[in-house]
Amino acid sequence: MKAEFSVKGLTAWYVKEKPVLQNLTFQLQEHEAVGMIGLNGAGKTTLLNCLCGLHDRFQAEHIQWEGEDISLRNPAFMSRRYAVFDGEAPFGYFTFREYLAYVFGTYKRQVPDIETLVQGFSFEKYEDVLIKELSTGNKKKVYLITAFALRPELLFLDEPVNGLDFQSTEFLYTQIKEYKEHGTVFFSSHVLESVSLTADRILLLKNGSMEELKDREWKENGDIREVLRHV
Ligand SMILES: Nc1ncnc2c1ncn2[C@@H]1O[C@H](COP(=O)(O)OP(=O)(O)OP(=O)(O)O)[C@@H](O)[C@H]1O
Repeated sequence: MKAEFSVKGLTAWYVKEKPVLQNLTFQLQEHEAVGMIGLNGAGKTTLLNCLCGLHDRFQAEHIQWEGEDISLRNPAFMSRRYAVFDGEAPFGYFTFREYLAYVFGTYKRQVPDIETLVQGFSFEKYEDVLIKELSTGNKKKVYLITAFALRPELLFLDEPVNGLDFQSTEFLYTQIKEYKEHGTVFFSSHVLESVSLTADRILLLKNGSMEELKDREWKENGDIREVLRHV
């Protein structure tokens, strides 16, 4: 099977002499949920920024999508992916409804029925409030609901659990688990439970490189903490 999305030999830096990511290689298959974990400063956000065309200080042997080399800022690729970043609340002078309409317009898609998502994230009261006036968790929900409504083939989520209450966190887990029906979701998290409960595979970003936790180790062991003690 061809990898949906393949990154080979990616090196990224802020200061060229001190790369944050070094010769990093990983692949995402079609229709899977992949969690990425790593210590503070490991480079998770930097990697997601590279993949979203927001950080251009990197080089790679290849970045491929469906077996073809791609440019990460190519509109054709960008229209098939969407990303939610942590701690950012762009379009603050839009309400959620306005933002949703704007995003769907940009992606040239009709806004679908989002009632289940709005209810699941307990967001009914906030759809017409300016984003900049929402609480931290509700700001996060604006972009998560948009992401799960949009259902891009490739969805990047940076720390999606951060800021969510316990009910919305549970709902988020169901959305990540079910996402593979629509496409591939690649997300970073510090909450081990969020990856062990939802991901098909877990990637560990460490010393600038990516390694995969062996399936049977964390699934059969059942305790990801125990597995991480040995890596
Ligand atoms: N704008 C920047 N300028 C210079 N260095 C940066 C910048 N942003 C991040 N870094 C550095 O790059 C490294 C990786 O940071 P990054 O935010 O990607 O890590 P992370 O794994 O997402 O961390 P965390 O888990 O704390 O969110 C860190 O050493 C950080 O200090």
